[in-house]
Amino acid sequence: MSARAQIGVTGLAVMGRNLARNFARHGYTVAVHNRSYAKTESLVADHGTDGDFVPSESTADFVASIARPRKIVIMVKAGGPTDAVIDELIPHLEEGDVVIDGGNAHFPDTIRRERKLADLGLHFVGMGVSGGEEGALNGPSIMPGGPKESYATLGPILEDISAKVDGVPCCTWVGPDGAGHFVKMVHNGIEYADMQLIAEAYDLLRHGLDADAAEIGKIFEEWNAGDLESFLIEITADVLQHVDAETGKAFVDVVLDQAEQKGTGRWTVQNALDLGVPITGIAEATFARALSGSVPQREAGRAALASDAGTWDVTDRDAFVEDVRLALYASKVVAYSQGFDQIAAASAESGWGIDRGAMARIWRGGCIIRAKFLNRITEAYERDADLPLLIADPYFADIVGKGLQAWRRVVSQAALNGVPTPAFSSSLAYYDGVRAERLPAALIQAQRDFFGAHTYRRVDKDGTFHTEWSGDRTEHDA
Ligand SMILES: NC(=O)C1=CN([C@@H]2O[C@H](COP(=O)(O)OP(=O)(O)OC[C@H]3O[C@@H](n4cnc5c(N)ncnc54)[C@H](OP(=O)(O)O)[C@@H]3O)[C@@H](O)[C@H]2O)C=CC1
Ligand SMILES: O=C(CO)[C@H](O)[C@H](O)COP(=O)(O)O
Repeated sequence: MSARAQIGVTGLAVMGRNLARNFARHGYTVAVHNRSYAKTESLVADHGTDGDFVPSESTADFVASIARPRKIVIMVKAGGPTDAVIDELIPHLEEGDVVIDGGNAHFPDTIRRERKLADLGLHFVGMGVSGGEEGALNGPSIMPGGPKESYATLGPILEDISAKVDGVPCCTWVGPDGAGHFVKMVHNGIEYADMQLIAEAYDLLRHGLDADAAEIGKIFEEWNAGDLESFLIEITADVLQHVDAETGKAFVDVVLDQAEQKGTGRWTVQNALDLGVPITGIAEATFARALSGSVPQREAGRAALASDAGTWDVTDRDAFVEDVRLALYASKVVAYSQGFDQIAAASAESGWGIDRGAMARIWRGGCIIRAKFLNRITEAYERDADLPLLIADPYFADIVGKGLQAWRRVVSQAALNGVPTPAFSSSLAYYDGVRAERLPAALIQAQRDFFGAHTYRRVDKDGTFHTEWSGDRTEHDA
């Protein structure tokens, strides 16, 4: 077997198969391998004309078919399967080879794997890939981490096959060890928030306008021509206008209303709790999926909980639609702002040095959250790379400020009419919280000191204090 392939891909389900085709279409000779050989055979049989594939049935032959230093992309189910594939590859690899995990790995696993492979003289790159099946084929957004020296040889190939916006590749080196998979995780968390906000906007329009799915689909189509232009708004317009062939009903009306998840949103929230970063939009979106799947609770709630909501009387339909659009935009900015805060906090804690403007730039194309307004986020971080709060950037502060009354109207009307809007409402609460002169957290500190002598600080002098609550109530330095 001659080692002629320039890159290898193992794991040829929807993502790996299309990534391999993308490499081949860009002129690379691609070694391909899958645990079960049928997928390898069908890739070559169905798409052999895409370019130069070198199929192998065994791991040994697969590795031997790749030129050194080898670059091998693993595209399998995240978790145990990734470890199984790495363990199978290791005996065949040689010093300096680069193993790239393009799955949705949890970043602590990536850190562990990189250390293990580094001890063996191998490079390990945890690489986030977004764009789904179509993106993998036509140009995904790629978020590689790992050793920077690996990017010198790997980067040009990845940039070549990535999506391009204004000629700029949607791929850059994110940072060392787990940084690439961390950023992909937060990308997915933002994806959850974005999807939940869109779903809430749809629900508001449905209730407020008493409109059907197709009519709302048209509204989304119009929104997609403005500031909200994005992949998710575009596909929402499409989905809402799709008719179920079997029943003739709107497709969305025949889909069971229980949203599932594979784990990246949950990991994002768990990590934010550890970091102490309030990502309320992402958290509410993750919990909204959980609530939708809480079947016994929902049955009990439907049976026992009263609804006092009246009929929603929207008098000016156009004004209402515009209010929902503005509220959606503002809530979306909050969700992204929170996600970028989380990236900053993790980057500082782990010393990753992640450039948030570059992350917004590589999310402009190829990925699920690609959107026109990511250009604005990139510009905001170009104005100030250390921006402490994205929503406080003058562009976003102005645009959200202009929609503030609309946002308040939408959230309050939703509450009065019994339409749940956890992501819209929590984002508005975050906005009001983060701009507040003074928060009731002072009372919480006093309560903590009362029941547990947990101490507090004062507004008028330095130091830490405790009050003798059960004694004479004198205050002393803690
Ligand atoms: N689908 C999507 O839109 C996206 C997916 N991802 C991530 O990309 C990766 C691949 O996703 P996708 O293409 O959807 O495929 P799946 O996540 O469905 O994984 C299927 C692949 O994993 C292989 N596999 C499973 N278990 C093992 C094992 N123990 N040993 C070896 N191989 C194993 C399968 O091999 P076999 O054929 O033999 O069963 C098959 O090639 C995942 O990590 C996913 O999270 C990232 C972005 C988007
Ligand atoms: O990574 C992706 C896109 O970027 C996947 O589409 C994502 O994994 C879907 O997640 P979930 O199944 O949890 O909704």
